[in-house]
Amino acid sequence: MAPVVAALRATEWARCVVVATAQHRDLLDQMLSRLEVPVDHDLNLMTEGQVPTDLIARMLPALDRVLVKEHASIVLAQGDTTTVLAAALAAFHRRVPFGHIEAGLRTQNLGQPFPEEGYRQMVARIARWHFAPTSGAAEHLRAEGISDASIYITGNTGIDTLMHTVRKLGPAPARQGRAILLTAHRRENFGLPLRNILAAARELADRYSDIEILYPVHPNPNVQESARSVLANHPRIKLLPPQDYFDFVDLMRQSSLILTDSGGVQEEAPALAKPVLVLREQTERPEAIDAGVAKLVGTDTGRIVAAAMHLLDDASSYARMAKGTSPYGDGKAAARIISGLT
Ligand SMILES: CC(=O)N[C@@H]1[C@@H](OP(=O)(O)OP(=O)(O)OC[C@H]2O[C@@H](n3ccc(=O)[nH]c3=O)[C@H](O)[C@@H]2O)O[C@H](CO)[C@@H](O)[C@@H]1O
Repeated sequence: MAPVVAALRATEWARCVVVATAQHRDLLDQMLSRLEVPVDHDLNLMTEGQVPTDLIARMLPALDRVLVKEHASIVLAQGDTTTVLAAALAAFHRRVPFGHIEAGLRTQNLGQPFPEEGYRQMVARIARWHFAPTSGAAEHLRAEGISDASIYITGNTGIDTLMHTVRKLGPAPARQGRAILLTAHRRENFGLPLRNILAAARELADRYSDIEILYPVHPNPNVQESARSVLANHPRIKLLPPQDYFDFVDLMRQSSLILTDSGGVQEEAPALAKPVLVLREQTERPEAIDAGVAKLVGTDTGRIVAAAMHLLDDASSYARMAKGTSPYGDGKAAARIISGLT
């Protein structure tokens, strides 16, 4: 959302009010400070071991109070989190038009990813503006009966932020040997799928003496426990804390290969010319797969290892994936969103 906030603050007609629910307090704060996003209302709603039902029950009245206090005429939110669903519903209850950023992502499977697929389908029913990152996402919305007049193909704001960050960081850091960057935290992968993913990472580190595995471990206890039990005490596997966004972009830039079940990283890696193996059974980002810059490999240890080895051992296959194009945007998504609102 940072590029949208900056663009709104530069417009004459808008008084932009930033609300943070702080659903993930620790991940949010580093992003806000790095991306210089001032917050007007910090609801600070995260609690230890929170579950979505409890979280949304606390979000709705808190968001409603802000809508009333600020006399909101438009509400915008990005993505598919509990916060996005709560923002859309709170706005709907007050008949305030809602703009959904990153609209139209679909797997058509309510269990993959869970609960995000259900959230984004529900939000689509009550949004006034649908800012779709790609034509494929726009197509999903039309198929659900959303009027063309309310759909805007904008690219994704995450690519705006990435390009801005790369400009600020300057040249990528050099490194000795090859690095594989791993991120894995999706709820639907918890348990055996995640352990299979981590076993693949360990096998790659065992097979390649020049490879270092870099793994910023998500704070969720399910992820922490699996990471420690499968990957601890390996000389070339680095279990890292969640990284500040700028540091994470640097990790992506110095890595040869990226293994991830994250959504945003599926979009960022191709923009940085890094082949990405998607550690999911289904993805709402087929565009990168179709463009040949990402590969859907699931959570089976053998499949992950085979796909990674193919890229590590075959320079021409690697070069074919490392094209440096992202189908998710050109860095101008925020500008298109603002013009869609006027
Ligand atoms: C189902 C799904 O795919 N939904 C996605 C999900 O986002 P995600 O899966 O991409 O979530 P993460 O992977 O946690 O974050 C990714 C971002 O974090 C940065 N990063 C990562 C590790 C780190 O150590 N330091 C960092 O700075 C990284 O560069 C990237 O920009 O929710 C969003 C909001 O609703 C959705 O918009 C989005 O579709």
